[in-house]
Amino acid sequence: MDLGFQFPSPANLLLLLCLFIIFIFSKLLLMKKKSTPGNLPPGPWKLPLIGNMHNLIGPLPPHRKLQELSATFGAVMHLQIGELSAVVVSTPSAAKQVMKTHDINSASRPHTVATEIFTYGGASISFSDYGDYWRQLRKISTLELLSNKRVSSFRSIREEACLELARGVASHVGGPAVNLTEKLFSFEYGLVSRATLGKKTEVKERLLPILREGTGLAAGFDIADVYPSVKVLQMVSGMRRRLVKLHVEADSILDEIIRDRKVDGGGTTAVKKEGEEEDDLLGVLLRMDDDGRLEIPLTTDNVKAVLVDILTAGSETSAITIDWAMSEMLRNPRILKKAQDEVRRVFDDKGYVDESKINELKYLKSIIKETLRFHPPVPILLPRKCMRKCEIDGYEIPVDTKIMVNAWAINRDPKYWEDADCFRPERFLDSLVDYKGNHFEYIPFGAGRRMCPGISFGMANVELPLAMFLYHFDWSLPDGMKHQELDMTERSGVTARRNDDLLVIPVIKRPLALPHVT
Ligand code: HEM
Repeated sequence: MDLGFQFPSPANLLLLLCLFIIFIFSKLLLMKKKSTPGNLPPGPWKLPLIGNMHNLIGPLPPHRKLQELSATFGAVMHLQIGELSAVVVSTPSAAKQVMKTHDINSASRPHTVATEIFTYGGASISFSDYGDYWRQLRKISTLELLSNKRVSSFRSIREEACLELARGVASHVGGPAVNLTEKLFSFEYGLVSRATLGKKTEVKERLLPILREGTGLAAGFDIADVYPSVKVLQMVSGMRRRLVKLHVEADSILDEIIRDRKVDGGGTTAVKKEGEEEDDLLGVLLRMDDDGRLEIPLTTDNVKAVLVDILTAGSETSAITIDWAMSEMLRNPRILKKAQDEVRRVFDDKGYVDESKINELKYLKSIIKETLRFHPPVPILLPRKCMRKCEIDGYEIPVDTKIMVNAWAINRDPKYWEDADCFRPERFLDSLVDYKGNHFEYIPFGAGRRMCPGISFGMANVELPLAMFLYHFDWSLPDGMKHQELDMTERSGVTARRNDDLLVIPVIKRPLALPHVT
């Protein structure tokens, strides 16, 4: 997933502040005092120069820290982060005002040094400004790249990749614990890159470590982002230099992939023509452009920005969801057993799991929904930018304010959720609440115009591997660890993955020699 917002570590903060305080101080002295709006949302007291940066330091990940601050200062809270004005909303009704009432007004994203570099100057779906270009990309994603029909067309790719994953896990049976987290991240990247870029593997494999390092770095803190008017900070930013280096490497691999698709000169491509079965998302994109069907023609950089977007947004989020679902089941043996009983009841007549009867797995679907409530992979969604002054809960939101929606806090609001801090999949069994952006108390995929366009693809990539894990294996924790001892701490970042990798001991309960595979 592309970056949105991240807090500084104390050491980083102190070092960077010492280095640049003179620049900033002189800059601020020269600046005319701006008039501050009269009715800003409440927030913690702001220090000169750094504003509220000191309030954000600490061991808690951002969504928890913001929830803690909101409990004191209000569900619509203003923070000053260096030069940046930010508002955090933490109730369903405030989220609805951002993502429904003022949806168009807040349908752009704030830019950072990293988004500029990694998204080819804001040309990705996630980070392009609201306007004709973004609308076109969004239409292509909804109707072509990520439509239900397209997602179904990847069924055999998914089944094959899941079987390989299960075989990988089975190869550890009787040996040391399996690092399931690591396996899940490689599996999801492999699956999404196969669907996006096609079969050739060695080139894609060179991309993975670069994208991983790039998104990891980009999720970090760069002082140039919080003092955008101090241009010299951009010049001296070490993060910028590292990101540019990674971007150049990724760019040349993507160029190679796209070049391989095109026949020399002439403009004809090796992309399949209308009517032929589509193989991958790159093919779809190139063909649409080739056919002259697009109002705004896509440059090669535009295509590369979309590819990076899908590869990053599409893989980590699904891996995190499976990782947390497995962790919660391992912590709750009753839930694990109930889920296994269901999958085995539905698939025992076949002797293997495929997508034919996946919709019969009602309890598993509830587990996934509860996982997305309890551990939303993108806990503060992606930030939005206020384009024109507006009001939320009666407070003034000035133009250019960064708006963050704390979906994690909302998903656990006890006013809307009974036993909000308990993992209880049963709550979704007969519930009409869904994640499609209409119920603002449950927004793991966001809502409004900028909500996630990859829900169907993401869910398909989560359901099948989980069903296979439950069908074929029994699971326990290594070194005699008791289920209640499993550490559930989250890592800080734009995405909230497990802090420690999940290590597990699998035991085969249904053989993996599947009849539909030769
Ligand atoms: C469990 C899986 C996933 C989760 C939890 C998730 C979550 C999210 C969230 C919270 C957002 C921000 C929404 C907002 O700002 O309101 C988002 C945006 C986005 N997601 Fe996902 N996502 C998932 C899977 C995917 C997949 C599989 C893809 C594509 C292959 C994808 C592509 C995108 C894109 C392109 C955006 C940016 C949309 C825009 O700005 O217009 N996501 N996702």
